[in-house]
Amino acid sequence: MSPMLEVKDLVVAYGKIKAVKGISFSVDEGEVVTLIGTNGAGKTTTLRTISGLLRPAGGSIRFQGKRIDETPAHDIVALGLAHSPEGRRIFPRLTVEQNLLLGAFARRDGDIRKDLQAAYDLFPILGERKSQAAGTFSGGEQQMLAMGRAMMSRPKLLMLDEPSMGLSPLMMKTVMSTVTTLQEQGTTILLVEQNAQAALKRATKGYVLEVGKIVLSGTGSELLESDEVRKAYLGED
Ligand SMILES: Nc1ncnc2c1ncn2[C@@H]1O[C@H](COP(=O)(O)OP(=O)(O)OP(=O)(O)O)[C@@H](O)[C@H]1O
Repeated sequence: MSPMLEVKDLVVAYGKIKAVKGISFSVDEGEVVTLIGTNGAGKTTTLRTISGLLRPAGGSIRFQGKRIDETPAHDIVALGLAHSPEGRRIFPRLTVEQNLLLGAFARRDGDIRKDLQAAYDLFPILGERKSQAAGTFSGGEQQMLAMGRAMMSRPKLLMLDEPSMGLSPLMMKTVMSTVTTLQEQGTTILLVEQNAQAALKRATKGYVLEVGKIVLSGTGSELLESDEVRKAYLGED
């Protein structure tokens, strides 16, 4: 069976600067795959390119066997690939519920109420405050909203860009345990994280990016045990 997502020799440039320099990786159905790496390694650029917000300068991206590197972003969502971006990017003046409904824009079926309820079950605070302006939410609450909104498109593959960024340890635990819940519910996940420990603990597979290149890969536990990862990403001496 071919992977759900297959990225081959991907190159992405901002003008003359190559941010991603020929990376290849894959995500199989049911996996949680993580991309870890230091600031500026190219993780966000990679996710933005997969979701069609940036065009690659080289290489290919296949989703369920179909090339998507020239597909418009809204069609990519409709294929079942959702992106919860870095820094949340919710719509601050809209209510929580309006933000969630926007996540379902590409849906053709009429079953959206059920998914709203599923988002409220996953994150009760969203249901309790569904009429509140989203911009008044705390960072962690906005992160939950961004994840809930991405789930509203009923994605087969959910890409999460640094879901734990700026969160308190308790909030981070909640958000990261949701990653496991979503996987258990059948969503395949591509997770970008600065918090390598939390990400690798949950990952079936991980890739380490350094200045636009993959320098190491393995199962989550292999990478957690690797000396290189422990020194460079887990802050151990
Ligand atoms: N719009 C842009 N124009 C020019 N250069 C950019 C742009 N966006 C990102 N870059 C550069 O591309 C490189 C990769 O950035 P990217 O945001 O993908 O890294 P990252 O691994 O996600 O980092 P972080 O963990 O800090 O978010 C960096 O050197 C960054 O400065």
